[in-house]
Parts: sequence; C-alpha cells; structure tokens
Amino acid sequence: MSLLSKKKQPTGAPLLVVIGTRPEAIKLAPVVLALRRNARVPVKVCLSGQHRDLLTQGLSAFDLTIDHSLDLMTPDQRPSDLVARVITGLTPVIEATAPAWLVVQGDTTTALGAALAGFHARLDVAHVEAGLRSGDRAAPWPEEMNRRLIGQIAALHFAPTERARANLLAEGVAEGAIEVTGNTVIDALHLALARIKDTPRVIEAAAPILATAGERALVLVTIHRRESLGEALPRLAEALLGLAKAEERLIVLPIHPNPRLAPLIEALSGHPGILLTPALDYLPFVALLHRADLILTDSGGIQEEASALGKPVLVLRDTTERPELVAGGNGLVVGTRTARILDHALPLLTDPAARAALAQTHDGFGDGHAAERIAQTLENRIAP
Ligand SMILES: CC(=O)N[C@@H]1[C@@H](OP(=O)(O)OP(=O)(O)OC[C@H]2O[C@@H](n3ccc(=O)[nH]c3=O)[C@H](O)[C@@H]2O)O[C@H](CO)[C@@H](O)[C@@H]1O
Repeated sequence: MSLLSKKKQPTGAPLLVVIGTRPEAIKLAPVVLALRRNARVPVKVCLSGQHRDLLTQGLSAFDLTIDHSLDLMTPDQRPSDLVARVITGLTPVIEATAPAWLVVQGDTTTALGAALAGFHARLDVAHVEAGLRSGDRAAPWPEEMNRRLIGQIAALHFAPTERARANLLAEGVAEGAIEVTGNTVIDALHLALARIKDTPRVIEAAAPILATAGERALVLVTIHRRESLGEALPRLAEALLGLAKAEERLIVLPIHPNPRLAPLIEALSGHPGILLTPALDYLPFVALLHRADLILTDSGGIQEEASALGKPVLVLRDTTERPELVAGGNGLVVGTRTARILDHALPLLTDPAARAALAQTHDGFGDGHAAERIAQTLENRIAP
C-alpha cells in the first residue's frame, strides 16, 4: 500500500522504473528482469537518456523492453537544466502510467529529478543503492547531494551494505524503511558472466583487445568523474605513461565520451604500451574486467565488480563511499598524484606476493541476489 498517496492506487498499477545513465541501466536491469520474471506486478521502464549512447551500451546486455524514452540529453548539459527537464519530461509519463511506486537508483541527476517528479505527483519512491555517503557534500559533485536528497524523498531505501544502512539510520531514516539487499551490480555481473559463457560471440568487441594483450599483463583503466577531469589529468597521464614503460604490460583505457578527456587522449595516443578504445558494451567490458591483472579507476561500479572477481583495484580518487573495497582486501584509495599511483601500482605488477595480498574475492558489496530481494519487497508492498 502506498505511504504517501492520498488515494489508493487501482489494482494492477505498475511500478515505474526510471533509468538515465549506463550504471543505472546495469544496476536496475536485474531488478526489472526479476520483477518481470515473477510477474506479480506490471513494470514500466522509462529512459531519461541523460547519457544517450552509454545508456544503450549498458542496456545491450539485458534485452530489456523499454516503455518510454525521453531522450533528454543535450550538449554540455548542466545538472540544474537536466533536473528541470527530467521533472517536466517525466510528469506526463507518470500521469499516463499512474504507477503504484517509482523506482530510482543511485546518485544521478536523473534519479534526483525522477524522485522529485514522483514526490510532486504524491507517489512513493523506492531508492535502490541507498545510503552511500562520501561524507563530503561537495565531492563527488553533484552525486553526494543527489543521493542525500533522494534519501529525504524516498519511502523505501534498498541499502547495498550494512554501512549504507547505518548511514541512513544516522540521518534519521526509520529502521522499517530500510532493507539491506546487496548491490544489484553483482547480480548484473553474474548475468553477464553467464551470457558470456553460453554465447562467447557476445564479447567479440573485446577480442582484438585481448589479442593485443596476448601474454602481457593487462592494466584496465577508466577515468570519467568530474573531479578527475581538470588539473588531475596530466598527473594521471604521467602515471599511465610510467606504467607503460615496461614492455611486458598493456594499459587498456576505454574512453568515456566526455570532450574534457581530450588532453588525456592526446598525451597517451600512439604509445605501443597503451591501447585507447571507445567505451565498450557491458559484456565485452566484463570480459576485460575478467582478464585484467590490475584495475585503475575512478568508477564506483567497477570497484564493486572487481571485488566479486578478486581483482586488485587502485581508486584514483581522494575519497570513497565504498570503504568495503579496502576492508575486503582488494583495493586502495590512492588519489591522483603520479608518484603515489606508481608506488602502489608497480609492486602489484612485479611482485606476486603484493598482488595476492590485494586480490581477495569477497562479497562485501553483495551476494548476487539483491534484485530478487528488492523485487519481492516491492511486490509485497504493492500486491500483498
Ligand atoms: C560517485 C559514484 O561512484 N557514483 C556511481 C556512478 O556510477 P559509476 O561511477 O559506477 O559509473 P561508470 O563508471 O560510468 O559505470 C560503471 C559501469 O559501467 C560498466 N562499463 C564501464 C566502462 C565501459 O567501457 N563499459 C561498461 O559497460 C562497468 O562495468 C560498470 O558496471 O553512478 C551510479 C548511478 O547512480 C552509482 O550507482 C554509482 O554510485
């Protein structure tokens, strides 16, 4: 039963799931698939198109039927404009579908705009991946405040970890409104690994990269966060060039299509030890994660996936909302200073004992059954 709506929703009212970016697609696909498999409540999926091409890449692995597509992306979009366009774009979809609940994920501007649109329509909002906190309102910007604000609006909070639950309790969220589920990205990773095993041709796009790597150690790097894209870029480029000096390794960098990455691409282009590639669809990317010997990243989801695969990760940020990575024994937060990155990365590539010490496989982010838990809780609320 709805907590916020004045009127009871008619029986058969759907869940409306809103997705804006690649990580939201990857992390919400298992939830939509579980709900559709159970078939206890109808589910509608609405894409905001915050990141148009990357969103398609994230969805490609899961064959999701999409019901509404807002296609809101514009060049150089500012969060303030986007949040406004998500609210005005989503409101007619809410009116047309009359959902029982609205489901958003994580910390994007789409998720915040959708939560606000839901609130204004007097709908209950469920937040998947609730309770992550860096502790710094300004970093990551605007994501940290996006998720705190969504936390104020949501009626149900699906916390991926006990730590996320504790963060929500400390902010005054009622205990009964929180459920610890694990992170749905681990479910997505398992789905992806199963598809790759059954149909190896789905990772054809990764084949030339794997062939170029051959017997060499493969260092997989992704850089896309706003705070990495300014003055940190030359330091990051120098660190990658330092790592690429030895012939026995290949640095692979799938490029996020953000024009602000141009100086990094220019600095690294043409080096025989560095392979720059456009961002990959989820399944070929998972094949690279699986093959990688070391991961350098500022991405959140990749830290979570790496823990389930037991891959060492160096986080190219000063803060993290995922201390479980470090506690679980497969990662360190190293920041963006060249010397610090090299001091940590080189032993991991040359000393098997150092590598083994940071290559623990653990379920600190989830056990791969988060989506089923979330689906059941939502179903029990809507159709008890
Ligand atoms: C502050 C913060 O940490 N916020 C996070 C941010 O997401 P992020 O940092 O994880 O975002 P990305 O790095 O863009 O995506 C990662 C996914 O993309 C896959 N991938 C990668 C490269 C490629 O070439 N092909 C791919 O398929 C990869 O395997 C992984 O699954 O927003 C999310 C949404 O709310 C939050 O959940 C999440 O907290």
